[in-house]
Amino acid sequence: MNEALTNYLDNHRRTIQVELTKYIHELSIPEQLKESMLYSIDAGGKRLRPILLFASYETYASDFSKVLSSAVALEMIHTYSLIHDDLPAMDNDDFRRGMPTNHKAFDEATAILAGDALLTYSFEIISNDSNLEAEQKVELIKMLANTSGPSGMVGGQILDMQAELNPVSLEELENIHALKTGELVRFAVYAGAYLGNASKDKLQALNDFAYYLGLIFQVQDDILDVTGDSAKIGKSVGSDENNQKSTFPKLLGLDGAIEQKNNYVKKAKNALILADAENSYLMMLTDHFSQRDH
Ligand SMILES: CC(C)=CCC/C(C)=C/COP(=O)(O)OP(=O)(O)O
Ligand SMILES: C=C(C)CCOP(=O)(O)OP(=O)(O)O
Repeated sequence: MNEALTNYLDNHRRTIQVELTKYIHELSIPEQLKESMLYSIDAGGKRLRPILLFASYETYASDFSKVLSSAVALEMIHTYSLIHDDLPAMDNDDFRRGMPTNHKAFDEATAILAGDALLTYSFEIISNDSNLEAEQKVELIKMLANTSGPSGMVGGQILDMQAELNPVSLEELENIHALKTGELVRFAVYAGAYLGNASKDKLQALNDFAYYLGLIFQVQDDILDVTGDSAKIGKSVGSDENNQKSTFPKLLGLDGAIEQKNNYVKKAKNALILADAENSYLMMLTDHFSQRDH
């Protein structure tokens, strides 16, 4: 990875970590709930969604104060989704972010509530942000609810569960991943560009970019579930196979999945050119997402 990108990722990771913990620490809530929320937040993770939101914003603007609440809200929703995804009723996974999953470290009820708390608190954080205009808050909350809710990630998760045992077509698999993973990526790209006052044309091109980037991200996740090193990726390898998940490698073979990912990369980069963002960090992040090893 080039030095500029390494520094960029490190700086933005530090910023989001400070903001995330600040918001959770200021809550006056039962200690067990706070500990459980902080457990999954402090476990780390790559923070790629908030970093993407920052990169999208920086393509068009520079006053950072406006984007922090959306970035925090997005990472909280992503973290809630992982806590719930790992539960016995869903993927029944024991490791996440290099540590025992939330329900293993606490108990199932606490893990469910920590997830619920991260989800709902995220909307409160945006609505309380004094750096945003009322209209911006409504737009961001609407978009976040839409991309994370029944028409977005939650809808994708149920389709993903239904696809266990039932083979799906490439088109159906793309739809599952575009919803389950791609919609939060779409929020990241949209929220950054919207707050950066990008034009309607650019927002449309970025919407296409985000669609392909979401797919790139998920194909690589599927590939790493087969070829990855569990110590590096911080979660169990082979979980998709154990859960009889429909994945790109299962449908296309490993080489086919890599070829498919490369097609998405081309399409994502073309969309970035249309959004006048070919020299932005979004371009470097596209390669980073597609080649990540954890
Ligand atoms: C509403 C809920 C619970 C949504 C979960 C969304 C999601 C992207 C889960 C992880 O996907 P994955 O199972 O493919 O990834 P991993 O390998 O990290 O478990
Ligand atoms: C959508 C998927 C594939 C779930 C894992 O997301 P990440 O790979 O971004 O997980 P963290 O780094 O945040 O733990």
